[in-house]
Amino acid sequence: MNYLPLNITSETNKLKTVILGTGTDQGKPYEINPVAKMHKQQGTYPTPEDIQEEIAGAKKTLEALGVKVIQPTNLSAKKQIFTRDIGFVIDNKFVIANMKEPLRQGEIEGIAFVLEQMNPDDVIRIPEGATIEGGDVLVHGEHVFVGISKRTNQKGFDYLKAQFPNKKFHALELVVSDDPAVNILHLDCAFQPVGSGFAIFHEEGFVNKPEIIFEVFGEENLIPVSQAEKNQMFPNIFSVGPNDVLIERNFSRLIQELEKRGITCHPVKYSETSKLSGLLRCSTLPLIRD
Ligand SMILES: NC(=O)NCCC[C@H](N)C(=O)O
Repeated sequence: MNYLPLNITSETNKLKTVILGTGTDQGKPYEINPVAKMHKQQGTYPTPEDIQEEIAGAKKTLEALGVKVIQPTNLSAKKQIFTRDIGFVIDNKFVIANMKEPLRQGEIEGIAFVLEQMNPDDVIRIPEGATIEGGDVLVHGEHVFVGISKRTNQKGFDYLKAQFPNKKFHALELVVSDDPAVNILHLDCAFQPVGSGFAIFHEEGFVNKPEIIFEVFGEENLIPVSQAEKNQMFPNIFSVGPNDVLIERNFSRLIQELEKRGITCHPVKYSETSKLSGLLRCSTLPLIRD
């Protein structure tokens, strides 16, 4: 059997194959994070149709850039938009997340047909008691940054670290709050490497100054984003290559900052989906990059 040649060693190498979320048959609105809760209470919760249209736009843009796009099979009354969190690839291993949020457990079944195409020796399962979600895991060459959040605990970090003895793991504690303005749901809502050696960064989202980010990237290569920009989810764009990103079309300042650094921005509409507290990185689970 020809197994899927899983390969992820960075956030930015040229993307070959990705699992993009799907917005069909979402079930009831949920309140599982402060931002979604706020929109539900305010009556501004996004409609399934708007989400489906935004995902379709992202899919079209990814395919136009030569990326193979896989989507989960539909599960009855389940949100399957944010595939990032259900599992993730480090090097040639697929890690099945152990999701803390009960409403999201079970989403993995939608990609069972993809798991079947993997070498079973390359699939890692997280044991009971250890929780980790893919939005908290970022791979950057020899470094793996892991957010310690409401969803990812120290046991999850320790277990993951033990599976990859050749990587340098960094645990970064995130600000957890019921206030949607300050809460950081996952690490990729506050930080993401982009281009060759840059990173989008919301420093206030970390409980302690994340010295390792300054060390690895250099302060001059960090693109700071404000709290208001964090709330629009600036750090959660998605790289299709070192010189190409998918980005929400209204992120004008970030588009300027990235283009100044030689990165081409491919705008998509994603503002309705973002009301659930996830943007383009959250909606994508890369399987193969160069
Ligand atoms: N990586 C991410 O930040 N994913 C976004 C997940 C949003 C989803 N509504 C959740 O609360 O789990």
